[in-house]
Amino acid sequence: MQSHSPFLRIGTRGSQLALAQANLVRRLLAQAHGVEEDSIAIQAISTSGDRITDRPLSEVGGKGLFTKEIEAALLAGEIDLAVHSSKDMATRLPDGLELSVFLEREDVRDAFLSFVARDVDGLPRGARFGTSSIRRAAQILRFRPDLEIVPFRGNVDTRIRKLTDGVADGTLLAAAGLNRLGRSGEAASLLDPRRFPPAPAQGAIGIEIRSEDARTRELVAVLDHAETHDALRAERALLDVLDGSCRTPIAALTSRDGDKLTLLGQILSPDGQTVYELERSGAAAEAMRIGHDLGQELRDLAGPDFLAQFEDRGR
Ligand SMILES: NCc1[nH]cc(CCC(=O)O)c1CC(=O)O
Repeated sequence: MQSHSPFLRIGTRGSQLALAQANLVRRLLAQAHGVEEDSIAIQAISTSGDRITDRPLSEVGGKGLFTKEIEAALLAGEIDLAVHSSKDMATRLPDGLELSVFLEREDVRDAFLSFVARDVDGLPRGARFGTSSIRRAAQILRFRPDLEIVPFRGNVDTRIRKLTDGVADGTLLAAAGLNRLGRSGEAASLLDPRRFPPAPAQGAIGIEIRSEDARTRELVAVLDHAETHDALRAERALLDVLDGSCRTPIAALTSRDGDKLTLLGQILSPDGQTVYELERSGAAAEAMRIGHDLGQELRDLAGPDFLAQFEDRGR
């Protein structure tokens, strides 16, 4: 119970990783503004994505699944800011909301977890690979078409138990999530991000606020990391052009050299046997344009028939 009204109210999902991220944001905000950590409230909000655990999320609906209930609380004024994994965010937000801050990015790479091999190439022929991510499945099948993909969800402990139980011989998790949970030691190895580019926005915590809330906007602005924000502008613009449904296996990797930003974009067929990949560079100030243009070029390269296979036929 809070005896007086809190300095700020953070909304988040209730998963271990989401709570770790919200706690990180709380600690940084308390430090930046010289307030006690417990003057910043954290409200865990259950989302549809958390409740549906038996099916791949790409089958159930878009990325909004992890954010809908949190965004409703934000719009209703029950919380002041929402802390998200940017990777789970749709590219178009509800009216009145915006992603105004991106914290400095964690490791963007995927980590390989297995008790039978040190890396993907070391898995035995025909081994079972656990992932419910269409991007990860396509990227793995590209190099290892012999592997059998099995659905795999749950938190770090659930996944490790499934590996121990032999449900799968290997799986992938974002290194960022493992690191934030203090579990980086669980990884057998980290994937080369040029061979296996990560999901757009992977590894970056985003803060969402009400557009009209000037007080919160100013309070959270200190946490924004300019270089991460540029990369996220580019990657989210790419994603916006290529995929409204989140059924497309799509990957992106941003690199930076001074003021120059380079964006690698990749789209794959679900079996990984067709891969379109392009890279474009430009001034970091043009990040959004670079992402948008690269998305258009990838669209043109792949052609309408290729992209049509991912369209949401229910719409
Ligand atoms: N799809 C769930 C999700 N959303 C964000 C992360 C990891 C943390 C991050 O990318 O910031 C994860 C888990 C995973 O992919 O291993």
